[in-house]
Amino acid sequence: MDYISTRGAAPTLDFEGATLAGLAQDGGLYLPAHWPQFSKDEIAAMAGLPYAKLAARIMQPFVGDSLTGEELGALCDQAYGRFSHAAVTPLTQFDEQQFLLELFHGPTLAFKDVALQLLGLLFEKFLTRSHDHLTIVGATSGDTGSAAIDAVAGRERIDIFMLHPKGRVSDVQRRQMTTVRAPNVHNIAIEGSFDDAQAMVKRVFRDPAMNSRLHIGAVNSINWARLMAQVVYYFAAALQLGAPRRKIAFSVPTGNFGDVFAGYVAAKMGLPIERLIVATNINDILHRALSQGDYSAGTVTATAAPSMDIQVSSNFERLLFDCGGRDGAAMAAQMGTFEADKAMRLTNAQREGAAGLFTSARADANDMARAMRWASEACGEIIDPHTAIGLHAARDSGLSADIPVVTLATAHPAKFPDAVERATGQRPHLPARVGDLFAREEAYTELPGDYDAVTAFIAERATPGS
Ligand SMILES: Cc1ncc(COP(=O)(O)O)c(C=O)c1O
Ligand SMILES: N[C@@H](CCOP(=O)(O)O)C(=O)O
Repeated sequence: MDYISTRGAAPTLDFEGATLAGLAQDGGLYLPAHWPQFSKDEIAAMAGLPYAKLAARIMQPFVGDSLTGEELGALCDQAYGRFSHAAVTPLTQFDEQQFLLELFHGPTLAFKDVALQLLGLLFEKFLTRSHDHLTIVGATSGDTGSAAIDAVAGRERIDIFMLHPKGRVSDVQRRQMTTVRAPNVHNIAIEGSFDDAQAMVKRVFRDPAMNSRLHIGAVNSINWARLMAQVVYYFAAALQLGAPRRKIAFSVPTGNFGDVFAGYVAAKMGLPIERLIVATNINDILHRALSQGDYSAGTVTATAAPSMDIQVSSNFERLLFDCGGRDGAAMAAQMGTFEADKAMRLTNAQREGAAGLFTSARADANDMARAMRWASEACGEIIDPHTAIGLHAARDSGLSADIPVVTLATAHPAKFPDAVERATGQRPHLPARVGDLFAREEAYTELPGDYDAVTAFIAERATPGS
């Protein structure tokens, strides 16, 4: 499979190249040159496959010649063998229409594990082959950081520098990153928001000084391999609910648009998806973009769903590129406008293309708390604040009663015990597998939100690569 950049001016790469590149040299994001298709019969034949086998089946066309079928199968077995639930991403039922897809059974209790456990193994395989060393520079609003660190800690050919916005992640999220002791792990708390951290990361990829000596890599969802692995659980859930005979809707708590874009990819591959509901908190740039065509970044407001406190949503570019006719030059110009003005309008083609599959909804603190209470009181389920935003949108969607609506449960409630307790009166407890998180010592460096300070810190500590 060939991978092309959304901005049209970077070299075409194969899967291995795109995985190791992260962001494209022209500032764009890599996407497959075409969407692989599965027929209804092929999808029907996937029913009942164990998760790791399903994953290998769905990802093989994206991986192409970069791995043999056996190699990919072995990596999937290894990655998904670390999950605490045999189904990997089990589905539970709320009522006749509403379902919950539990994506938090991985080592760090968030959906990021589904892709990052695999990505860590892919990096190791490709870097060993090429005798290279990767310097990962990432940004997190809480969950990507811990999942990425867990996936690469102690790996010889990788250093990881993870930026989080100081004071804006939950205590559990921070500790899951900062208590990991491995010589290749570097946590940095920066002044500012997640958007500031993410902007720095993207700048690093385009900085000749950083790239002349280091091979910079990405664990954020700018890396295509992240999204590819997330496509699988849309198939897994839909197959259990009767696909391909029956259409399914998904409600996705959204920040960087990675998770819900994976749903779009599943639909492009042939999975019958009735609707993808983009659920945001009050940081609602995506809701405004999809409902009014207005993609303008306001200031980020801290909420009880901190992982979605995002106003510049990286993967939206992938959707706009695909819906807008895959015109790299036009996309580069449009994103140039956004980067200069922090605002842009969607074109009619982009709006119409998105409207075919997506709707959006915004939840405030009350909506979120109400959804947590409903799940607890009516269904006996404790859900986290991010999932609650998705559930609020799912219950409010107005979809006809014969369409099952699956809310993606993106994090374990114990990652956000205070918000859950405030809403439901119940304090969720951390599963035993995260161990003595609050007894361990933390280590991180605080830096100002200053690009030069951050890159100097990285350059001093990173191992050169090619
Ligand atoms: C718990 C949780 N829910 C939802 C999201 C939003 O996902 P995405 O950024 O892929 O839209 C995130 C962060 O990405 C998260 O950590
Ligand atoms: N919510 C995310 C933000 C980074 O998103 P990513 O999916 O692009 O890695 C987080 O938890 O860090």
